Amino acid sequence: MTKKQVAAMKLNRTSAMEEDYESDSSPFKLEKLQDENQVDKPFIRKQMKIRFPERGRSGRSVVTIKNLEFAYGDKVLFKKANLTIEKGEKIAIIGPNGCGKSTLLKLIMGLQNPQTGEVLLGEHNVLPNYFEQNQAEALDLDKTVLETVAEVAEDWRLDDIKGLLGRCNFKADMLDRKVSLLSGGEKARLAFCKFMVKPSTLLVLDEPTNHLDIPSKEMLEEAITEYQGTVITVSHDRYFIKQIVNRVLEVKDGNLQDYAGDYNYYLEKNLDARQKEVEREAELEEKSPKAKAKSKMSKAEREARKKQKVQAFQQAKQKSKGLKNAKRWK
Ligand SMILES: Nc1ncnc2c1ncn2[C@@H]1O[C@H](COP(=O)(O)OP(=O)(O)OP(=O)(O)O)[C@@H](O)[C@H]1O
Repeated sequence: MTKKQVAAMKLNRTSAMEEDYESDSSPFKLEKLQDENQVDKPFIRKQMKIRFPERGRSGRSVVTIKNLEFAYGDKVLFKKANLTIEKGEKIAIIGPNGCGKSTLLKLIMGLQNPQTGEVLLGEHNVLPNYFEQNQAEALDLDKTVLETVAEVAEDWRLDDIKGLLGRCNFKADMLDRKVSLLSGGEKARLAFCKFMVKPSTLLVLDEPTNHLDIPSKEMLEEAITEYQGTVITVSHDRYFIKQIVNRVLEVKDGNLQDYAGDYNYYLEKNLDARQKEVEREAELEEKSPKAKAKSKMSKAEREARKKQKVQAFQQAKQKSKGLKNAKRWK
């Protein structure tokens, strides 16, 4: 059974939010009793598909950055950076902590201004929907859960809004609860629902999967995959990035390095990133409880195995460099 199927099963068991139901087609005697109303029919909830509402199509040019320079005091983040983003691209912006990823999104949203150069949105129907990192803090504490989402949702039926909230684990008895009474995690999920209902042609996402549970993350991945508009996301969640993007931009030394492919393409082209990924995977494998329980290896043996993996990768890297050089000399 796939992860999605497991998640769907859990949802079927836990949420009673949606009104579209269909009966289980259990055969023979049970069915007969059900037909005679002697036994309650079990219900299977139909999975409601959540889509980002789109407001037409944007023009081909979505974002243009020319010779961007930006610094906070002495901290220089961008040095003559250039970039063009076109309709339908799904882009991940990656780079080490503090390199300026969130600032780049703010520049695109016009919340910061370049010191020199330009950051422009396309002229034709570019309607951004921005998910900030501190979105949850901006919620109105006096509104209820349902009001918070309903007031931004244009063209949504009330039942669909309830369905969306249900998929994000807001049960029926929470819909009239004031935002001030929600936990941090609940506020984050509510901010996410509010974001999901706003019409747009460009999604600008800053760490959207932080604080989301697995079903909500899967819903987001699915909605982004179906979205016909343009998507720009900053995320440390590699699994999420792997699922959704077709272009990777790495912020490096004040510039934007462009990888015209998905995250695996980026790893293929960037050997340093690939090596870090191998190290991370080896570390995760070592930490996983399953691996610990099953493993009869000593700590020293595990360390040696991790080293072996990294060395094998480095050898492969050397070999590939050697091959490349040999090709160049030919
Ligand atoms: N308003 C501000 N005033 C001064 N410095 C700031 C301001 N906002 C951000 N910075 C600094 O600018 C740098 C870039 O910040 P930014 O949030 O864009 O980085 P990031 O790449 O998104 O980081 P992270 O991955 O940690 O979220 C950081 O060193 C940050 O401390």
